[in-house]
Amino acid sequence: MSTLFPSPTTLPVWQQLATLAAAPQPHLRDRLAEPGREQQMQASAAGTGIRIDFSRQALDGTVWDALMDLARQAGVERQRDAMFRGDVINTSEQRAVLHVALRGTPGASGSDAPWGADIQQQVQTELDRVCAFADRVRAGTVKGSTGLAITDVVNIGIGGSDLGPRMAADALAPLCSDGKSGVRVHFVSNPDAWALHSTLRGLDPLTTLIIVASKTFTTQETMTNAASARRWLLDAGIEGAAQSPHLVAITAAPQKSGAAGYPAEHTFTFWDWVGGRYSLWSALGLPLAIAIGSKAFREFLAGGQAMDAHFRSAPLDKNLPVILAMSGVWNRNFLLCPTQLLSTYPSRLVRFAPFVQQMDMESNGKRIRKDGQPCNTDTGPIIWGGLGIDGQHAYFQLLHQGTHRVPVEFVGVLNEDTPLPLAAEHHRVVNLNLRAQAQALAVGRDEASTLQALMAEGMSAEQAEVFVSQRSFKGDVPSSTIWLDALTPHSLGALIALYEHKVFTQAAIWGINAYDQWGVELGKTMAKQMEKQ
Ligand SMILES: O=P(O)(O)OC[C@H]1O[C@H](O)[C@H](O)[C@@H](O)[C@@H]1O
Repeated sequence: MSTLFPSPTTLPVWQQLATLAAAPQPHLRDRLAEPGREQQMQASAAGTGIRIDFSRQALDGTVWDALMDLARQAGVERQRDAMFRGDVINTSEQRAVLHVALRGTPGASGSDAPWGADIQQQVQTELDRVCAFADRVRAGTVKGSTGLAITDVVNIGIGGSDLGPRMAADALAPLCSDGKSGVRVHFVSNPDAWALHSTLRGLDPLTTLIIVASKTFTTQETMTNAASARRWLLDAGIEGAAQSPHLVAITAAPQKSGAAGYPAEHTFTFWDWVGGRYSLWSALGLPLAIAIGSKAFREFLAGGQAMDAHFRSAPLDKNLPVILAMSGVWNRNFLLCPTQLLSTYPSRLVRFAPFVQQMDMESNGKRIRKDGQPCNTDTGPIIWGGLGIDGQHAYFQLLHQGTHRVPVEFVGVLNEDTPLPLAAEHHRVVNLNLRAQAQALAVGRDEASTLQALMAEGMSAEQAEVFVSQRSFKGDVPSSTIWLDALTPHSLGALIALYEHKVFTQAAIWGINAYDQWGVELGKTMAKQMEKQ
């Protein structure tokens, strides 16, 4: 195994990169003054509506070529093909990793469905069930125990069984509904009683559908909330078999949900080869499909598929996931930046950073390699972030003048079509801010320019001398900007797949297994032991 996954630090190109990083680095201000840089350091993926501008990364052509060599020598392409083929790449759990199959083109075969016909068929069958059920709920033909149409859906789940569908519903439901009519979809993840209570207290049990989403159907937090929700039904006089119309299970362990009384016709399944944090594309996406309708849900899957096609075929240096991943490796391993900020400017992407946080940190927060040897280099960075404009008024001060160097990934949307009279002005302000922040973080403001600015404000030369260092900006903060043509089901699907493949590529470089999460086990085991005591 060690020859298949060589430690990256043993590759000569790693040493070359270390030497390049140790040499004096030009300021980003000077790099951006190079003619043609901004045009050259852009890449897009056909059919996804996504373009990345990485001209504000603190690297030059020599570093870039070495990073591409590193990707080649670490076997990124070989490992990618193994994933799409369905090889057992999650070695510690002996599982394939095939969330990509969940968004395969319907009816595809051969190289368009390298995971094989059996999996393609299973996926298709379950997807059709999910879509049909979602549309029935939306049409009001799914009824509660007394024959009243379902008006509210409560998804109970946590981690991968919550973050993805909740994030995507926030991003897309406003686009796919008028905000006044239609079924409302709610999410509860935290077992603190107030989380469930504050959702249920506004709802009518007779018209509420409870979805319990759990891959394992054993997660204590989810089971606590599920039991409490069922008690709420019971207290409203809905008991025994009468609860069935109000209950849905989404799980990879249908025997467990069946034993707990969830009806088979309301049970939607997925498979052990779908990791929880990669499961939004599976039946786990049912609450999203209810929120946006099956047509939009299928467009969302197609967006993910378009990014898969790009990841499988684009040359490494034009490959968007590889570009994000390798600039991240440069920042993490060679410029030694421990964190990565994800700053989304469209407000509908309010939950995108927490979603990516789980995807990235649970996947690449590892210190042991696939071959059982310790990683002798840093692995996944700390991912943090949220909405960009709100961040500007909160923590961006630290980015501009603090002692940390924090690389940023900005996400912006080029075209918004919001039915509000002054929408164009809103949109202009949002994107103006994104562009200004990326530029200000990169170029900063040196003392000479600051002195001039202070005197232009009316300060005397003596006063300006006193304040000049506090009012200067070091700059040289690297960033990339991911531009979406528009925020649609299709482009969101592509954006999520972009991040999935970024995480995959970095894991491939570091030689770690991105698809297990043994680190979360110890706390759970201790909670069980303490419960017994
Ligand atoms: O879907 P479930 O089996 O309930 O798991 C929910 C979550 O809990 C676990 O602790 C894992 O850390 C997550 O990866 C998972 O998504």
